[in-house]
Amino acid sequence: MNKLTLRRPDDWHLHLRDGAVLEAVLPETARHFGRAIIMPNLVPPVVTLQDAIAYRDRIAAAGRDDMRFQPLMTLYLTENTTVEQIEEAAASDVVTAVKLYPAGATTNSQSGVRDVANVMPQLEAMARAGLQLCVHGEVTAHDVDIFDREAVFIDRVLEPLRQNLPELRVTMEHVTTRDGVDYVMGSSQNLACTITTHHLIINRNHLLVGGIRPHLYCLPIAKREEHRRALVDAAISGDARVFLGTDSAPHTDPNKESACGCAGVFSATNTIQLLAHVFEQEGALDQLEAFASLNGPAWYGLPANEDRITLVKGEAPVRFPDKIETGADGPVTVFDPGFEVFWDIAD
Ligand SMILES: NC(=O)N[C@@H](CC(=O)O)C(=O)O
Ligand SMILES: [Zn+2]
Ligand SMILES: [Zn+2]
Repeated sequence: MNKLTLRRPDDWHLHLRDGAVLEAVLPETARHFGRAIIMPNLVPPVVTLQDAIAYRDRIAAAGRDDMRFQPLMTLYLTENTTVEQIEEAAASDVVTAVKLYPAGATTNSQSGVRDVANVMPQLEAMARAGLQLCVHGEVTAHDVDIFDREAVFIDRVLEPLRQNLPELRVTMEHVTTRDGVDYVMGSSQNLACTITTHHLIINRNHLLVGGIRPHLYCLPIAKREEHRRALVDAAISGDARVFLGTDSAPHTDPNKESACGCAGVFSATNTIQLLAHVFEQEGALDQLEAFASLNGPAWYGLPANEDRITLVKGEAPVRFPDKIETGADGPVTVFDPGFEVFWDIAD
């Protein structure tokens, strides 16, 4: 097969940032995707409905007038978020989900939640109102190894929360382990997960063998090959609880190529082409539409996009830009999968 038409995909986990970086990276997503869940980890974070409306308007202003891309907004859950703020957001048609960052777990998570017990009234209000929770699923305890933080989060935080509040719909974002996939696949209700493009492609050797590669450093950190394998199996399974969230997370080169580099992989530019490559390698191109275009909207109670994109496999490798320029702060490096890709999107 060298041609494939699918419903236009959506991205259920995306960082667009603000200002010059927003302007630079927005076209990279808007070119291929219909909608995306926009992460709220700005500084200061997107906490209230008013913050979300203002951010949505800045995204619209940064896009071209003919931009059809639709940002789906989220709120950043803090221990100071009130039940009234949750109810106000749930009643609006602006906010699609609320995001839980364990405090200190990842980029701009200082305002996050130290203990889920401190936000139970807010989570109960979400369950009542049918507002979904998106979770960065890693513990932050210093005695837990960075490679174990996702699995420990399931045991210590996620499973107890779901026992307490089974009505809450939870998306475990950017799962990186067999433990995460097994946990989602083994659940009976109200739990789904997203998987990133890069976690389907790299394991921890890619990050660390032969020199440290800061542009492959993200959180949760890439794990052993056996975990990558479990992610691929889940992505190509067609299971309705598993869908694409790229976690495309731009940081400028000076902030990545540093003695203490930021976490985040920027993959908006080449995600769809790379996914076609990965799914073809697995003999599973027929499952790409479920993963990228159908399962996500179904989980969020939205219709799939009406329009379609066509992927074409050519003879020559596709040339992607190495970097996206953002102006004064320096460029953002595009995810390099380490192999050639022959699938591209026909306009
Ligand atoms: N994934 C990352 O490594 N970084 C994300 C934050 C996140 O999604 O955890 C970012 O905002 O840069
Ligand atoms: Zn995260
Ligand atoms: Zn993210």
